[in-house]
Amino acid sequence: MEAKTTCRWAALSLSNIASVFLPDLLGREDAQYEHKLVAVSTTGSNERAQKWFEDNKIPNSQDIIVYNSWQTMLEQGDFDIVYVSTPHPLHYEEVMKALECKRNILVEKPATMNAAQYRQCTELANQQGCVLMEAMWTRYLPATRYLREELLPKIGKVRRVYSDFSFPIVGPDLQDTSRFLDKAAGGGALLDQGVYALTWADIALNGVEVGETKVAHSSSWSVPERPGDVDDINTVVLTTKDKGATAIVTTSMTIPGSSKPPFYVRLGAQKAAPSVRIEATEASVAIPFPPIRPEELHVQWYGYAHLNEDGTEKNEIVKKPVSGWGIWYQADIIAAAVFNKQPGVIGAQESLRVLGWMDEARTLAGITYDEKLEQV
Ligand SMILES: NC(=O)C1=CN([C@@H]2O[C@H](COP(=O)(O)OP(=O)(O)OC[C@H]3O[C@@H](n4cnc5c(N)ncnc54)[C@H](OP(=O)(O)O)[C@@H]3O)[C@@H](O)[C@H]2O)C=CC1
Ligand SMILES: O=C1OC[C@@H](O)[C@H](O)[C@H]1O
Repeated sequence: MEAKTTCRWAALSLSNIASVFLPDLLGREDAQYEHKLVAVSTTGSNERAQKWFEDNKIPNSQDIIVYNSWQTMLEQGDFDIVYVSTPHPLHYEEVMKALECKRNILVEKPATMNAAQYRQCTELANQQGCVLMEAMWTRYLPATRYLREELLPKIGKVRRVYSDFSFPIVGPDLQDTSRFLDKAAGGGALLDQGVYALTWADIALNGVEVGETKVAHSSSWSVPERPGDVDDINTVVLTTKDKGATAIVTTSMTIPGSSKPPFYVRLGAQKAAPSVRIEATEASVAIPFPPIRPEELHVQWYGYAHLNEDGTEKNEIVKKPVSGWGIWYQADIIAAAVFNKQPGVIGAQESLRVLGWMDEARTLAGITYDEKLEQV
């Protein structure tokens, strides 16, 4: 068997999500590349970094270089891709600096605070010949790829989509200081969860052919009885006029939506109500909770040809299991672009569409952040 190419990663912060992504990725046998962590930067001490390696069972941790300055890591480090996993208001400055240093970048979702910032990043990535990708991992999972490549082309015209991503993360255990409730850290459900729910709407509306999708309505209620005044229950209606299609997109950090309590049980819930429902002219497709990590597509074909003998409708369940947590699939995709020398921005138009809708939705619903976080 041919030896795998090694892809050397740097992590810009030891955040919560880095504690999910890196253990899911490193040493993964079914990955196309041999992914290794070779550098990290952290605002914490070296001792904290060592404990983090231990707690997260990071292989070869003795060889990982720990930087106390992310700028120095970007300027001097020896690695193939940097993973930017800080809170979203920091992404723009960090990605721009990484691009100035001619780095390839996987940046957590949402890629930036607004579309204008990401547009700048995409332009600089193209000028510098780098690979840039938003870590919208859900797009690259087997069920999502099957939906886009096999199912959407067969179900006729998509006319209506319901897309929800809600879970009550703002529960009694969540401290007021959490990033979810902190505007300075980009807190709020639209940027955190809405980015996924809008991504599903985008896949459904524009997965086969890109139409002209606009935000027709957006309204928002803030998280009650907590400081921060961050957005919670959001309702965004998208319309794609040239296709006569509509998507109703919702989020919440306080009500369960389509999920089941408690949070982690819900993430593994098998029988929760659908989070996403795509209604097309020949069939509908439902995606159970959690929509960030689909493993099943429930397809209901319309018409007499698809009825059971007793006249009831046939439901087809397409199972597409995810290996590990699944956040690692995107890493093989960016690594392939890097090693096959295909610079550019992976998913640029998709990311920019969703960021643009979030901008419009925020304007209509009056969701604001300090202008310093939004600067280009
Ligand atoms: N793909 C997915 O499934 C998920 C993605 N995310 C995304 O990842 C990003 C990070 O989220 P999460 O891991 O929950 O964040 P955390 O609050 O856990 O992590 C923030 C980390 O960023 C570093 N940091 C550096 N400078 C600052 C600063 N000025 N303020 C705050 N933190 C700083 C710190 O790392 P250090 O201590 O090492 O310096 C800190 O621990 C967000 O954009 C979020 O949307 C989040 C959850 C899931
Ligand atoms: O990206 C995410 O996915 C999982 C959620 O727990 C989290 O809020 C969000 O940031």
